[in-house]
Order: sequence, then structure tokens, then C-alpha cells
Amino acid sequence: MKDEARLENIDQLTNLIEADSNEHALKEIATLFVSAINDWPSQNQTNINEYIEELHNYFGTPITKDAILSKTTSDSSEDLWRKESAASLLELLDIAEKQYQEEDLKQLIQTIVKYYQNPSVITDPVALLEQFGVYDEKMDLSSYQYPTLELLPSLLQPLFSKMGQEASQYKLPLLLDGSEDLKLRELYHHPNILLAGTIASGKTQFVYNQLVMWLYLYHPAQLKLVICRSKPVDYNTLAILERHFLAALPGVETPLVEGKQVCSTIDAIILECEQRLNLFQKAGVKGVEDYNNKFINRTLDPNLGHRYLPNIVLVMDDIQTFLDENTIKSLIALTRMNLYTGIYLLAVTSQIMSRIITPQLRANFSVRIGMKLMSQNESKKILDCVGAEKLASPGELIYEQGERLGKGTQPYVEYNFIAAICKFISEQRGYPSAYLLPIYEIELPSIGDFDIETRDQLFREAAQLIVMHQQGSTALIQRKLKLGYNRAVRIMDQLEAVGIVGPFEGSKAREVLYPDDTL
Ligand SMILES: Nc1ncnc2c1ncn2[C@@H]1O[C@H](COP(=O)(O)OP(=O)(O)OP(=O)(O)O)[C@@H](O)[C@H]1O
Repeated sequence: MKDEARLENIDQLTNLIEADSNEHALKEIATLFVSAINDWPSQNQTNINEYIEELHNYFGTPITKDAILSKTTSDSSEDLWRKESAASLLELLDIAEKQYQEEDLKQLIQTIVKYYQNPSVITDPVALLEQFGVYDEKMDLSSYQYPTLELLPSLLQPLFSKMGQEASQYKLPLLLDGSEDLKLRELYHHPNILLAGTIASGKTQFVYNQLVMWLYLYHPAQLKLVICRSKPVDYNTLAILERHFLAALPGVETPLVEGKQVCSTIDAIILECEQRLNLFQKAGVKGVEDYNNKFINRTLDPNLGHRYLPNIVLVMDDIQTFLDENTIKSLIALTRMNLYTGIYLLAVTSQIMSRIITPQLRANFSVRIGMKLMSQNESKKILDCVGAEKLASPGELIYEQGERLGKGTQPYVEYNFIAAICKFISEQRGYPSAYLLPIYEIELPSIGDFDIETRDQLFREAAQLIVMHQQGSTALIQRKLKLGYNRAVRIMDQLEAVGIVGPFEGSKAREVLYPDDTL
């Protein structure tokens, strides 16, 4: 984590609260705390710790509601100010008790200081872009409000509150254990995670837990998700986050990735990865963390292609359903090059066969997690040791990273709460579209018997669509580019003229003559 200026002074805290455009319980508590300090009858009190010490001297230790109530009785004019101050303290302890089950004022103030000391929680990189001269009104989500803890069941609020405090030290955390021993894992040095478990062992819940945690921690400018699903019923709740947190290929209808699109999407992520590595080289840095710091500190010129790089997490649930030969090759390529790029892969499977998780691919997953597995043999295949066959299902897991092994339990966040969090986010202003993944530009052939000037304006987009989907269908152009039939037919004729598709074949789709490995 980078060093932050220490937050000790009451004026600093007041300024940070004012700059925090989100409404949440911690801000309310911090505001009451500032007003309690301002009312406290001591000379020029400006230091937060000294103020806490004065409170301890006066109320005793710990400073609880009972301690405050039993002290605030006398009527001298100095005590009137103390009473005012105490009223704010009582109010803030009241909120803290309900929201965070915290009764000790000192602990609470430490939490506030920690929260406001870490600017990544409150700083919006998009708002910062304004300073770089590349500010774009359409991309401004500076009024974005992070989901509040109240959207979670009250039983889980203390866990997420603790998570929020601890997670500020991580570049991207993974939740491994949600029991009393909260256990998070830093993914920056281990960006590829494999999760295996039998059917109904809690794998999808594991994925949702990570997503919910990240949605609590990050601004839409900082995190993008690509979700590959095998069943159309999965992850529908997340589709409404398209314009906030999802990344997608240009021109696709649903931002949740299925079937044939999986391989082209992974290839697009590989391209994004390559672009990032180029940017790092130009910037003279090793990874995304230093790169973004340089960008925020205005040492990288946006006119040279530099931009803020969000974390991108590729989630592949039921990975076995996507793994044909090409996809395995692409995944191996991706997992070889994505270290420190801010691009992560979370792969989930219920099938432990080496045909699916090939030794080459397995070796690139440096974080491996087993939920309940069928046999000792399966456990060994995933974790290099037995044990996962004995886990309680759903929810328990064993994780392995390098030499270490650990056991954890996943919390259970019911889907209606997840849906409420997504709804809370989706109702806010979003970007004009999903974060668009790059696609390889097609070198259009120069052959053809029509004038380039007469090409349809959407000719290039249509060509990319047809080649990407390997489907010479007029209906596809109509649907994806939202065009009328006649215009789509005209474009198809133009595509035939340059040799991208074959001739019209009646009710059959035209043959695509341009191979998709050029994409
Ligand atoms: N930690 C947990 N505590 C209690 N119930 C849980 C927990 N995790 C999951 N469940 C419940 O167990 C069931 C199976 O969970 P989930 O769908 O996550 O499993 P899965 O491994 O993804 O299953 P599949 O392989 O069929 O996709 C669901 O009904 C879910 O609500």
C-alpha cells in the first residue's frame, strides 16, 4: 500500500468529510464526532488523539454510552458545552451500535480515521481525470454512491464492515473465510484462481460473495467484470450493472457472455492485456498499480494513449462447458501474461478431469480452492493433498497457495440481497455503455467491385460482427446493429463484394470466408 499522510488533525478530517459525496453511516458518525469536538470546552482543541485523551480523562475507560450518561449532570456554563458535546457522542454511539455493533468510542474513532485516511475509498479516479484535461462529462460518475451496509442482512453487516476496513490494504482481495477469523487474500501477485467443488457445494455463492465484496469496495471506474456463464438462468441479477461494472465486446446484445462468444471475449481480454503491457513499457513501470499512480499523479500524457486502467475480473463459472481446444489455448495464453496487469481470472468447475484442467493450465492457477469434492483423488488433483472430500457442503473450503493450506467458511448472502445491491447501483447514473473490450482491427481486403465511397457507414462494424461470430447472417447484422432489413442486405452484398462472405445460399447463412483467428 502506498504511504498516506497521517490524519491527526480535526480540520483535515472536516475537509475529508466535506469531500465525501456519498451518504453512509460512517460519514454520519464522523460528522457527529466533529461537532462533538467543536463543542468540547477545551482551548483550541485541534488534535484528534488529544481530544480522545481528554474524553478518557473525563469519562473514564472505555467511553461508552453509560459512562457518558453518568457524567453529564452538572449545570455550570462549561458543562453546558460538555453536555452539547456529549449529546453528539451519544447520538453517534447509538448509530454505531446499530450499524457496527461497536460500543467503544475509541475503537470507532480509529475506524473513522482509517476510513478517511485511505483515499482509495473516497477518491473517484474519474473525477481526478478532470485535472488531466481529458475530462468527459459523459464519463463522470463522481456523484456515484457506494452501496450501504444496510442493503445486507443485519447478521452480515459486521462482517462486511470489518472487511471494508481490512480490504483497504489490498489491491484486490479474495474472501476465503467469512467466519470470525475473517481471511482475505491479496490477488495482485496471484491473479488466477481455480475453484473446484461438487454440484451444490456452494461455488456460485463463493463467486457472488466476491462480487458483492468488490461492489462494496470499488467505484465503477476501478472495477470491470466479465461474466461467462453456462446456463442462461445464472448471474442475471448482474446484467443490470452493464453500464457501471461490466465489460463486453462491442456490439453484443447481452453483457453476460455465453457459448461461442466466450473464446472471442477471452481473446479480447488478451488483447487488452497486451495493450496494458505496452503502456507499462512506455511508462517505465512494472505493473498496473505503479502505472495508475503515475497516471493519477499526472506524469502520463493521455494524448499518448495513457488512461486509468481498471481491474478487470473474468469470471468463468462451469469452465468445463467452455473448454474446447481453442479456449484452452487462449486461457493458457492469458494466464501466462496477466501478472500485475490488473486482469484477473476466477475459474470455477465441478469436473476435475485432466482433459479439462490440463496440467499446463492448472500450473498457471496459483490460488487453488477446493469446496467439497467427491474423493481423495479429486482433492489431490486440485490441492495436492487430501481433505476436500471431507468438507461440509455447502460453504466450507480448503485453499492452497504455494506452501500454505487453510480452511474457511463462506458466508451466505441470499440472492434477494444481492439483487437489491445491484438495483441500488443500477439506478444511479452509469456510463454510456459497458466498458468496451478491444477487438483486433480487420485489415479489409482491397478486392471488390464497388467503390469504397459507397460503402455503408456501418460496413466495418458489420464486418467485425460477421467475422467474430463466424456467421454470415443478415439477421445478425440487423439485430446487433439495430438496422432495417434492406440496409442489412445491402451491407451483406458489400461484404460479399470484398470477399468476407460467400454468395447468397437461399435459407442457409452465407459462408464466412474470413477466419476468426484473424480477430
Ligand atoms: N455458505 C452457505 N451457507 C448456506 N447455504 C449455502 C451456502 N452456499 C450456498 N448455499 C446454498 O447451497 C445451494 C448450492 O449453492 P451453489 O448454487 O452456490 O452451489 P454450486 O456449487 O454452484 O452448485 P452447481 O454446481 O449446481 O452450480 C444453494 O441453494 C445455496 O443457496
